[in-house]
Amino acid sequence: MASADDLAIQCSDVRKSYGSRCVLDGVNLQVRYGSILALLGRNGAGKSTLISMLCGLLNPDSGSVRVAGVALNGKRPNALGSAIGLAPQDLGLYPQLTVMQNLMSMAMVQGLRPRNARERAEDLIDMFDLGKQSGQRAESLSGGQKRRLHTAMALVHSPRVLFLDEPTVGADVEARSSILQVVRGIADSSTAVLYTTHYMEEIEQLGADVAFLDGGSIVDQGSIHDIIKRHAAPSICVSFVGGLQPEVIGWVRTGDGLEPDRPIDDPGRTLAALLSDQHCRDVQLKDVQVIHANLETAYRNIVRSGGGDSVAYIASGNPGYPERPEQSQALSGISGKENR
Ligand SMILES: Nc1ncnc2c1ncn2[C@@H]1O[C@H](COP(=O)(O)OP(=O)(O)OP(=O)(O)O)[C@@H](O)[C@H]1O
Repeated sequence: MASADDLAIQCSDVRKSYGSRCVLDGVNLQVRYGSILALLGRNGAGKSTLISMLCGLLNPDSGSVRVAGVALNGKRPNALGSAIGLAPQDLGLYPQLTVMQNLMSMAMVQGLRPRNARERAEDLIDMFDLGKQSGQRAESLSGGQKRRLHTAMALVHSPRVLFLDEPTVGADVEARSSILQVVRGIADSSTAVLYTTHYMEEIEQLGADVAFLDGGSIVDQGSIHDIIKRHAAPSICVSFVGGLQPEVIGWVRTGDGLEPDRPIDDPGRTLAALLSDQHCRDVQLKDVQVIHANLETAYRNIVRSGGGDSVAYIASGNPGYPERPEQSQALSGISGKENR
């Protein structure tokens, strides 16, 4: 159990509505210094709204928020500015300034002296692999280079708490990997990072903890390992030529195939047992789909079961046996005025 001094972000029973639309309905969240928390949720779940609140840019209707030891209480105290860094979803660059000038001006706004600002800008240019673009105007950068510069600008003053809202949108594989490396390094140097993404593999690469925002509240939070254990079980879906669905004890009919009616440990052994069943003698195997127990499966199961159901699901301590996860990869949501 973390002590209050270890906690960079504490928010308790935070509620927010836009007009009659309730977006956050009692959010409780804690993030420790030196850790990365990936805040996940479908488009419109309220992640950016929550981040805006944690940065003091938006007032909650009720609830309490404490960031870097500062209680926000509906206002943004000056002390918060130097403690936090924010790279929102929408890019915020000065298009006419070069990469170096963007970073230096931001560093000076944050109170660094010109000499220190230059040194810090050089370090960040190095960290984000923008050396070749240092003298280039921001407006002429590629989408991924802009995203890296935008993220670097949130770091000029070495904040203790960093908010990154989809920092890898538009970044290619190398740019993404360099951003992830920097983020991991920052957390290792004891900064707390709240990170949103729609790419599950990033969370695995970061070794981040995960919190799921769904139905206006955090329906579960934990390490990747714990989340997978609680919400994802490996399974298989077996279909037969002609859409036949033999009746086999321990298997249920789903779609045009069969699935085991309980969690399985070994897909191969489970399949062999099915095929050796007397009821499968006269059918011909068409396809076997293996459903992996990974973060994406857990995400789909949590989101599909909805906020209220998820809480019951978690409280039971039983990973249960959810319906077959869909295989679609369509998780990304792109917005922002300069996104490509
Ligand atoms: N200023 C606003 N006025 C009214 N409604 C808003 C406002 N900002 C956000 N919303 C609504 O609140 C909900 C949550 O939006 P938010 O941007 O926080 O979601 P998100 O989880 O960050 O989504 P995404 O993954 O798409 O970025 C959405 O339905 C959005 O339309």
